[in-house]
Amino acid sequence: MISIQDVSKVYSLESGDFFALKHNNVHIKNGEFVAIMGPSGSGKSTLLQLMGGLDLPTTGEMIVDGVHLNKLNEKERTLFRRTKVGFVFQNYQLLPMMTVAENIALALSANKTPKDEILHRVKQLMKDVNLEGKESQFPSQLSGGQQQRVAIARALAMKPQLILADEPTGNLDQKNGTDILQLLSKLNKEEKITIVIVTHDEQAAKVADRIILISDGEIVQDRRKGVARNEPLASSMA
Ligand SMILES: Nc1ncnc2c1ncn2[C@@H]1O[C@H](COP(=O)(O)OP(=O)(O)OP(=O)(O)O)[C@@H](O)[C@H]1O
Repeated sequence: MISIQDVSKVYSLESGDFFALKHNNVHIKNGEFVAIMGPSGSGKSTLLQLMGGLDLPTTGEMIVDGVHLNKLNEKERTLFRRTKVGFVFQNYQLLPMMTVAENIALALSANKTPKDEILHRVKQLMKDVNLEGKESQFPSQLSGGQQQRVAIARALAMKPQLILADEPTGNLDQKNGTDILQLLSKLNKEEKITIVIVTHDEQAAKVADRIILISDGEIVQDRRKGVARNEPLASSMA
């Protein structure tokens, strides 16, 4: 699903080059649920953004679902993001002037999906995230947990095989955070959607079946559940 080969991300600053990511290699298989963890500023979000084609590496190769992201032009990358990846963010990033249904339908409308198909899909998604009846409400009328459910429904709209979530529980209390993680876990188990989340949430570490620990731009640990710490790195077994 995701192949990251010798990927670095360098920012040119007045003080010189800054390596946000340093020569990383990761392989994530279809159907995995991966949590990327590590200290603040270690490069977690940068890595996730590269996986989703929101940004490009300075050097190295990013291959997602067979697509070489470095080889796409801007327009192709936009289409890739819209059709292949569902994004979920800490602050939900819903459009405040649009209803819940309109937010969920955004990518479908952009992709010129017929109206009756959109209605049908939105209805199903509302059911999937347990928000039936809230179609006509605006994001500000929903709780944080409900807004994150809308964001997940929106991420699922195009039936992506990959969901990338950056601190999806970061703004939620423990109960709502656990509910969101359970929803992601259900999507992973039942729909076989590959899920990668960046998180500081210890609860997330429990639902993920693989934890990648990043420090100072480098992957320092890559551990699958049930694999003892002294066994080879999961990335080198992939
Ligand atoms: N556009 C940019 N220009 C310069 N430096 C940047 C830029 N974007 C990120 N960085 C730097 O790259 C490093 C990694 O940032 P990143 O957001 O990936 O960290 P993170 O691990 O997700 O942190 P947090 O847990 O605090 O969100 C940080 O030191 C950050 O300051």
